[in-house]
This record gives sequence, structure tokens and C-alpha cells, in this order.
Amino acid sequence: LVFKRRKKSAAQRAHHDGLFPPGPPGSWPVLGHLPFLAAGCPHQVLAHLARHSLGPLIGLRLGSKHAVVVCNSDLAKEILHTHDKLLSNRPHFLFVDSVFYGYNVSIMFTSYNPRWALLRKLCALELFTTKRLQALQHLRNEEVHCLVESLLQHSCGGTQAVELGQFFSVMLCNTMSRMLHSKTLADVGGQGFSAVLKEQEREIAPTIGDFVPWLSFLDLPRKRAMKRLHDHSDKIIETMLSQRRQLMKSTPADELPQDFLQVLLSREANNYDQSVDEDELLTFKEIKGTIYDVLGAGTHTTSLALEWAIAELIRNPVCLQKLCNEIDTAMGQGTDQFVTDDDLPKLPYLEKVVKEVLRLHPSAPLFPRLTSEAVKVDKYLLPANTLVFVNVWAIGRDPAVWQNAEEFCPERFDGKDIDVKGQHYDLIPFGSGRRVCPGARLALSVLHVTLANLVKAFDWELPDGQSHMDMDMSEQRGITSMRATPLLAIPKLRLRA
Ligand code: HEM
Repeated sequence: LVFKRRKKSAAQRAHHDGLFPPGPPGSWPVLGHLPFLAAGCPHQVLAHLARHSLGPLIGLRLGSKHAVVVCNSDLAKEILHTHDKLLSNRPHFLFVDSVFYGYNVSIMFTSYNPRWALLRKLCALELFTTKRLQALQHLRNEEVHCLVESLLQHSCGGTQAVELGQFFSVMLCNTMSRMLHSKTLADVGGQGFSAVLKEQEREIAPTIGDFVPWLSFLDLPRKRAMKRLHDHSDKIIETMLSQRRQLMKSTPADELPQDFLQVLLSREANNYDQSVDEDELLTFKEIKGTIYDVLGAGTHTTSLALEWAIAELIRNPVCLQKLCNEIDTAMGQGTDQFVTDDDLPKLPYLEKVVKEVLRLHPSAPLFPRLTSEAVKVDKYLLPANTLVFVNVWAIGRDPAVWQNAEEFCPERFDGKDIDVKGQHYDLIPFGSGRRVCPGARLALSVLHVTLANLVKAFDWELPDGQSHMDMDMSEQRGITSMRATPLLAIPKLRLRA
């Protein structure tokens, strides 16, 4: 018998040489540290391990893959700034093929490559410029108006509790949809899209097959569920595209809507505008993938942050009153004036409230990157293809940085000019570096304006005599920070917004 010694992987060698960060003891055969992560919300379990035993850089073996988790701001800066270029790949998880349009066809789940750069550039220039965001301000304001009306109507004039997250999702779906193609989702048969997105968020997570490929048969039922959800959203995107193509046939180019969908379709490989450079043409999959990215990434994250914001304000009535007073003083008490982006400089406390919500409840608490080659981080060596998770949740609650880190206290930002868009590594809810969230400015505008108008329009009460002290503030497992219990609250009309 000839025994062949299996060649050790770079990560195994690094482990062996003590160059890989230590992980929790008791790694399982085959599964490695996967069972540890099943013990609760992974970002919370890992934050606890970092704080109480392992320190801020945790090494994990997840089945056949090696991963590290970064739990403090100094290391986050090393990953997202010093070594950003070598850490700008995203991993290819299996759900990307079932829920999305596949790996390397859009922005979110793509390696760091020229096609990703092109799609990001199109978004940056055509969707997220200051000019574009300003031009579309009226549309966002209309959707906030609709939200206030809808809350009033569904709470029977402020007498019954409503599940707020559902209303926020619908508002954001319509906002994103109108920014993309100048129509609401209902216009393309997608009124149920917000519910599909919510279901998807529960399904979107790495599965056992990502880490132990020979066990991927166990993922089949989940894969089927994900595919079903994908088909639903694909149908809506197809309708959006076919409606526009019809319009393009019957309408002169200069009379077509000048929106993002038109920008994408004018670059479609088999039907393009002659002025477009051939390298910048897009495949059908890239067009659909990008639409899905913007709709999906923009809706659920922002809606979650709004739900947490109202929950924290109800739980902290002193902060709510302070915010209410600030808005009344700035806008005039008893007026019907609607708060817009232009009013935000007059509302400094509102800005602190939003920062505090994003510190405690980052919508994407554990975002993934992948090393493209070996990188030295701290005193360790991360081999190529190591999964790197940045634990923004742990960083936002790091007691070495934040005093009384678990408390909701917007005043902690008094006199501090801390940016949330990737410049200050103590607070990076939108990530940082080359792959920082491109929608951060849009999300912040929506968060500030919506929150201000909801506080101006309503007094917020909990149903059934529930006390604000007893509110459940726990999260459910998933890749986003969804509340374990959906927030039910009664919006009692104060003034018409
Ligand atoms: C509160 C709201 C939001 C939060 C907390 C959030 C957070 C994040 C985070 C943490 C990342 C990963 C960043 C990194 O790897 O460094 C990300 C990526 C992304 N976000 Fe957001 N996001 C929000 C809203 C939005 C909106 C409104 C849009 C678009 C309309 C959007 C589109 C994207 C896209 C396309 C990416 C992928 C970027 C890439 O991989 O190059 N997000 N977001």
C-alpha cells in the first residue's frame, strides 16, 4: 500500500506554523467551528468570544474553509483601508446562484474586477450623484407622505397597532422602484415584492454546502425555496424590462424617461445606443442583476434601520421628546410643514439619533470579503482565499471605544464629528473602502427625512398597555439584523405632516 500524504493547504500550513489567528477550542471533525455559529446570531456569538476570550481577531475553520472575523476598529482599518485592494473580493456563496443572478454578474456578489467597476461607476454616476439625489427628492418625499397616510388609515385613525416593518418595506420598495424605472412596483405586478424580499432575507445565508461541499444535498429543500423566490422577483424585473422595451419601440428617444433603467437598457449588448463604448455594453443578466441589487440592497437594510429607530425612540421616551422638541422648534409647532433634506442642517439631534441607531443596529452586521492573495494582518498571515468577516455589530459596541456601549444615547456624539460613511472605523455601518455601500447617502437621506416626519406626525404608543421597559429588542438569526419580534405600535396623530 502506498500512502499518499495530502498536500496541506496554505491555510493549514499557516495554522500549523501558528500564523493563523486562534479560534475557539473544540473544533468539530468535518464541521470545524460551524456548530459554534449555530448557537445564536453569529455576529453576537463572535462578539462575545472576542470580548471574553479570543481577542479582536478570531480564526475559524468552517468545514473545509478558513475564515477570520474582525471585531475591532484598528483591525477593520487594516482590512478596509491598508489592505483594501487585496480584500476587495466577495466570496461566492451558493445562495448567490439561487437567489441572485449568479456570481460576477452584478455589483454585490462579484469579485473585484473591471465589470464590477463598470456597474459601480454607472450606479455612482447615474443614481447616487448629489444632483440626481436632489432631482429625485420630490419622489422620496411623496413616498413618505404616502407612508404617513397609510399608517393613519391602517391604524384606523391612530386607534390600532400596526406592524411597522411592513409599511417601511413597501415605502422603500416604491421609492427604489420609482428611482429605477419611474414607476411603482404595483405598476409591474410587484405589489407583493416587499414580502418576497423579507422572505428572501430569511433564506439568504451561507448553507452547509458552502463549507462542506459533499453535504450540499442537505441544502436542496432550501435551494428550492430560494429558487422559488428568485423566480418571483425575476418575473417582476422581466415585466419592468418588457414594458420599457415596448415603450422604446413607440416613443422617440428624447421622450423616454431619463431614469436608471434607461441608462442600463441603452447599454444592452444586442440593442445598444451607438454612442456607447463596446467595453461598456451590458449583458441581459448584468442588467437584471444590477436592478435586483439596487432593489434588494436598498430596501430591506433601510427598512430595518427605520424599524429599529422607532423601537429605540419608543423605548427611550426622553430621547423621543428631545427629538420632537427639536423638530417643533425648527419647523414651527402646529404647522403642517413637511421635513425635507433642506431642513436637516437645522436638526442636529436627529443626526445623532440616526448615528446611534446605526451604531447599535447595523443592518448588515457581519459583511464578507475574501483575500485575493496572502495578507499580513496584525501578526498573522491570512492565506489567499481566506474568508474575512467584518463584525460591524461588535465594533459599534466595543466597550474600549464606546462608554456604556449597550445604551441608546445619541448625546454620546455631542461635540464629535464622526462620519458614518466609512471614514471613521469605530462606526462603519456602511462598510468602507472600495466596496463601501454605494447607497449610503441615499439611505441616510431616507432615514433622516422619514424619521423626522414620523416623529412630527405621530405620538407613538405600544399596544395592550405594554410598557416601553418590556420591549423585546433581540434579533433573529440571519445575515441582516432583523428584529426577533416585529415592532407593533400605534401611531396617534399629532399634526398632519
Ligand atoms: C441603512 C441602510 C444600508 C446599510 C446599513 C447598508 C450597508 C451596506 C454594507 C455594510 C455593505 C458592504 C460594504 C463593504 O463591503 O465594505 C453594503 C454594500 C452595498 N450596498 Fe448598502 N446599505 C444600506 C443601504 C443601501 C442602499 C439604499 C443601496 C442602494 C440603493 C445599497 C446598495 C448596496 C450595494 C449595491 C452594495 C454592494 C457594494 C459592492 O459590493 O461593491 N445599500 N451596504
